[in-house]
Amino acid sequence: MKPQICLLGIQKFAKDKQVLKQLQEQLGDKFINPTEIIKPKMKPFCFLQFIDEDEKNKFVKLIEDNPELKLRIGEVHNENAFEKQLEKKIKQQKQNEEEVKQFQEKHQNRDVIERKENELALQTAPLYQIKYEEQIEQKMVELKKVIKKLRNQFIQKNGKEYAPDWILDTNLIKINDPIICDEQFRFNYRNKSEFTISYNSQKEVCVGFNVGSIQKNNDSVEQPNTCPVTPAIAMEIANKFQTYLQSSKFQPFNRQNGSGVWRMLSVRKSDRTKQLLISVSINKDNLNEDEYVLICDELITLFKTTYGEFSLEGLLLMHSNKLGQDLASSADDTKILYGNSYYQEIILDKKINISYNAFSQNHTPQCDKLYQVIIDLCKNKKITKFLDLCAGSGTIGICVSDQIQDILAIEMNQSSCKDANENYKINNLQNCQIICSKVEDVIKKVAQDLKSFEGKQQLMACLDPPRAGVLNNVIEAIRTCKGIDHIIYVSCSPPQVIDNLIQLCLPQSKKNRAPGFKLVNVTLVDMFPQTSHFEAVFYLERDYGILSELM
Ligand SMILES: C[S@@+](CC[C@H](N)C(=O)[O-])C[C@H]1O[C@@H](n2cnc3c(N)ncnc32)[C@H](O)[C@@H]1O
Repeated sequence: MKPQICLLGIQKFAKDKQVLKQLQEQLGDKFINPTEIIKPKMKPFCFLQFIDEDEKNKFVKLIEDNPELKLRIGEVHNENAFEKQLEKKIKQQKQNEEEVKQFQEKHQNRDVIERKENELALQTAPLYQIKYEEQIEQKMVELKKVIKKLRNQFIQKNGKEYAPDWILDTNLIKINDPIICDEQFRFNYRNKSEFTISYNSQKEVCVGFNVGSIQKNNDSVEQPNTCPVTPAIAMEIANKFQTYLQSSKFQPFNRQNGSGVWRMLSVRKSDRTKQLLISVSINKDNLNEDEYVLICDELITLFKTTYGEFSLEGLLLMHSNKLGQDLASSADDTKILYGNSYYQEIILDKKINISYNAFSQNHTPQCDKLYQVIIDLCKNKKITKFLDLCAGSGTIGICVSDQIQDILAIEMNQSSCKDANENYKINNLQNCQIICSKVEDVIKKVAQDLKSFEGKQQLMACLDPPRAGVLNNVIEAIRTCKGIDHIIYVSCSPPQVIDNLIQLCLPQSKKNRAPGFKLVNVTLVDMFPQTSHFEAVFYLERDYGILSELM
């Protein structure tokens, strides 16, 4: 055993390393390094172990030669005291090392999880790490780029000589202040959340968001704990469903080879009516009759439950055997497992029923503001008839119906048209009607009929098409319809509707009959906080000035 001493006069609170450092400082060059130092907790002494007797004696002498340090050599009464303390110290060290290792591993894992969470969050909300005010600035820059593109493409196609003033000098187009989102609605705002069912990177069944791409042979999904734009209630339902699916005997649907069953989960909710509508998509071709019945029963048991302040308005089971990515609204057949096939939303104090497969604006408080922009654009123009084109559940027409005497809507989705008719009824509106058709198939006839009101009607055409805009014949019908002197064009993808806008604005010619329109103002409505998307509301007026110049 190596020789040891007990050194008295040490600070009670000091730890091994601090004692060693202090001794080194006090004894300077002459200090003799011990092989081990043990400072028991809260004791005024420490144990020192030396390599041999010689070293130990040198150290003892050093202490005795420096009485001013008030250190004394004590006796080690209990022979095992040092060993016991050493054992304790080694155990403690091991425990510390283990804790550090565990902490590091946990931390490393957390880093990986956090990175994954972050990637997923960025996928669904690419701007969520950017200050909201900067997001709006970025979007305004994008909107101004659209205006610039509109100008350049107009001139490129038609030459400067035919370009109206407002094209040559786009400062004449008024860019209104952006309609921003109130602070409390900037996160977790989606009223419709769609989840894909597949396997995650751990090969577990997961109800999450696509991270791979089917084209690249990667069908995988991940579920984040939090997603910046998905509400907590939707995440809760997705989690609950995932737990159920992980012990289901049926597999997720494989979008490449068509095997498996489970496809999608869609959760729609209203914070205003507190209603929930849940739709599950499957491929029932891979189930026999009994299995299908079993799934229906199990889903009812799983989802027919309480959801805090929300209540389940409807539960639907949709079937599709199509390969490739799902479209939540498309199904080959749909079965109502519980309740209704729609839920109710409140927009600008109007009741709006929305079917499971009907379009709705994804941010209700911002939808109020979008529709208010449209209402304001109709004010002071003596509009007598409003054409609600691509009307969805009739919402825009309904919201302007208090101030315009006649609303005619056109919409191709049958469920949406059914909703619209119901919505006209539940809001006691007698001045609204909807034609269930593609706009391009009926617009010419509608435009012709409207001509009979020529002179008596001030028409406002409001277009709110999908991202890609409308076909040219729709534009032509609107252009050539006398009486339509005002257009509101709502777009969720403004760069994609530049062509439509140019077609509306080209000066009259043999090809472009009737005077063109002029872009008067444009308003950005931030319908998609934390993402780069936004709605643009373009307001156009018939430009009779251009007509007279050309005639
Ligand atoms: C962006 S949504 C707008 C819906 C509605 N205006 C709203 O604010 O809720 C576009 C709508 O256009 C409909 N649609 C798409 N193509 C159409 C077409 N060619 N003719 C008529 N409706 C169409 C879709 O079914 C959808 O309801």
